[in-house]
Amino acid sequence: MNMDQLRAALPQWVEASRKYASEGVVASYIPELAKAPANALGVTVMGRSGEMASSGETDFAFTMQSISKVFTLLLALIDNGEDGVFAKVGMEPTGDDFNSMLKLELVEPGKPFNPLINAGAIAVSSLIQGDTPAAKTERILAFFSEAAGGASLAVNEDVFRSESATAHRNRSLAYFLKDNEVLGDDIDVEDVLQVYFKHCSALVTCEQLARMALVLAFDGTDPLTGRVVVPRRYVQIAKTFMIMCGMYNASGEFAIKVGIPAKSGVSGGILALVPGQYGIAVVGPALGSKGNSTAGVHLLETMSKELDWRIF
Ligand SMILES: NC(=O)CC[C@H](N)C(=O)O
Repeated sequence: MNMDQLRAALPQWVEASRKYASEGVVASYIPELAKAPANALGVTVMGRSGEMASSGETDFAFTMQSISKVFTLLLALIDNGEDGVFAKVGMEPTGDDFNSMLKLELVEPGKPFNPLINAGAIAVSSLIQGDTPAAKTERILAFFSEAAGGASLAVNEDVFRSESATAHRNRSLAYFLKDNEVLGDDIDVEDVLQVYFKHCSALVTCEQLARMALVLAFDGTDPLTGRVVVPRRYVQIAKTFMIMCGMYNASGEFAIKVGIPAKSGVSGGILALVPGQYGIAVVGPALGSKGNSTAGVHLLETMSKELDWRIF
């Protein structure tokens, strides 16, 4: 199916998936996120020359939330190499909720299981180079913007403040990491949390997110510019984590039904990619019990089936 055919097919798939929004609820544990439109569903698919097919509500900006963790992982790998990153986070899925503390206490030496759960992503935030939280945040945003093809991405300060004011669970995780010495003596817990909340609050549109996904689909090289944004090996690592735990503990089901690397966020966004072909962004703010967009997952499942995207 070429882009014109995809453009023609998308609206009916979006409308068929939209009804699954009623099976989910918009996240409200970060109060500002509760303002999102519950029945919205939008998708953008971008090909190697930047050609696009979009359908549904793709014109509103939403915060990246956990999708940002893929890109902070990539930046931490660039800054510290594999050994530096894997000294602080593991390589295994947890089977627990994204904000769970359980395994931090149960398993020696108290290292987060992977960089895509909250505890792991907080540890990764501590690895980003920069003298101050503001400098680290600026570097992260510059990197996100580069991956988005030069669009200048900004933080939604209302969402940042809302999360920071209510992040009792994430604070607990971070102090636990401090006690476990995953965050070392030189690291201030509140500074790390500030960086983490800011990158979770980075605003994107579907088009920008699809462009970021496209860079991953082409192994770290932006196919529109030929520019190497991330070394191929690091994209390989990120894609492996996306398959294993990008959709939290619905990742196995997603791998079986949809079969492509993806990462979701509690704003209802999902970044997905078809290797060597497409970068994809979906947004549908109503979430299922495991924290993924109900309509968004249904739409990706339909598209993967119809277009034979499964990589396995
Ligand atoms: N699943 C998510 O998107 C979680 C990200 C959110 N900022 C949090 O820490 O709770």
